[in-house]
Amino acid sequence: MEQLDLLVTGIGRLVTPPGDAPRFGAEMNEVIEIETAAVAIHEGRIVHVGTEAEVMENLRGVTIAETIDVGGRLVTPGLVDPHTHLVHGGSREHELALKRSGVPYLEILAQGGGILSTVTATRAASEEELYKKARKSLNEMLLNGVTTVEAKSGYGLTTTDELKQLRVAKQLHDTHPVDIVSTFMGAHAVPPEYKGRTEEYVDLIVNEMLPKIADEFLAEFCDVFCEHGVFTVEQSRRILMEGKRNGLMPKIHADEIEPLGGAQLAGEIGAISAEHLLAATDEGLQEMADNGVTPVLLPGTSFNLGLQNHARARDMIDKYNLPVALSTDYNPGSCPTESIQLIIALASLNLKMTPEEILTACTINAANALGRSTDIGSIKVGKRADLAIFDAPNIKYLPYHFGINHTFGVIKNGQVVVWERQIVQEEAR
Ligand SMILES: N=CN[C@@H](CCC(=O)O)C(=O)O
Ligand SMILES: [Zn+2]
Repeated sequence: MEQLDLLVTGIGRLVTPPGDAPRFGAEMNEVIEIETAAVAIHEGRIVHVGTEAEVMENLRGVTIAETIDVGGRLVTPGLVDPHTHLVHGGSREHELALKRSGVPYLEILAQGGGILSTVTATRAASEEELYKKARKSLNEMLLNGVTTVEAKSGYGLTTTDELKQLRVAKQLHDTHPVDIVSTFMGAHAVPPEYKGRTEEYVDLIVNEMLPKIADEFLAEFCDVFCEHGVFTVEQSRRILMEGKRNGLMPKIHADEIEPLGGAQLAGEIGAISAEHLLAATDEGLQEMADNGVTPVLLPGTSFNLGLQNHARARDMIDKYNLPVALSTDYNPGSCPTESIQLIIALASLNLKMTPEEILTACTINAANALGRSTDIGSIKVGKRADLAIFDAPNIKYLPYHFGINHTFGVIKNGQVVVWERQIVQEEAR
């Protein structure tokens, strides 16, 4: 190698999970830490990583186009947010008083509010309006150190409006530095015009929406809200199996409020991930472990819904040897926050995860929930050069000093996109 695009030096501490495979159970606690580190980047990929001395030795005689010094700060892989409802219209602050007075989440939905109120706002919004609103949220995520985001549809619930949401996600992917991974979630709620006719709505998803979305390559994954009063286990199975037939890998909102058996279904059909899982049973977790399903935990949602129970992260890690991932679940109802750093604090407080486990859950295991652990989620030669730079001495500091944004900079695909807490490059490269 004679030329190098970018050398990142002055890294006080570099912390990353090793390798390019998900980390199971106790492995989640094992991370690589390098003091006084450097990372060499060429054509968007990592070409050297190690101590500054090692990297400089490897670069002897190489022409370096640009060097940046991160001033002794902490560097981790760019964070991955694998479960969001990024693209939607409107907001639901009008439901706050109802929620605080104790009306349950599913009750608000059954009364035609909740998700269905966002469906009305999303249907009324133009692609341009949805794009502008989602882009603002995506900027917040980037400023939190996030470099890849999953985005679900599910607030359109007609073929046209589901396609509209997914097209906006694609446009964001094409124009914003953060990579977007799309999931079709037509089975997020039963739309008002199908009230009492859920089976007919499932027919519409299976016969019309799925083939169109697959035809236009608008989503990689298919997701279902498998919950009492929304979609049954049987309906979820049918939709996810049809999704699979159309080339969309299954994901599932499983056992969030009631133990319906969503975790078991995830194992049975070979879902890539199952999300929420607050009410998952031992049998369900065992099925997931036996079938390689990644649990994606969303502690911001239980926090915001004021629930007393939380997902059993400790059991998942210690007893079931699962590769736990974390996410914001950013959405206008159950979790209106883009802040993965708030999630990091809540995972420590309520899920009792260690800082090392949390980092693994927000990087390589989150990448694994999106089928991307060989490309992103760790700082390793050959991988995409996605790095987060934090104003913190070590990873313990991130959940410890809560409620503020620690990000100083972000490197995405080898480009400096955030510096001194400001977005300095707004376009995708
Ligand atoms: N639980 C279902 N779906 C979302 C919430 C969507 C909404 O309330 O708008 C979730 O993952 O929490
Ligand atoms: Zn969700």
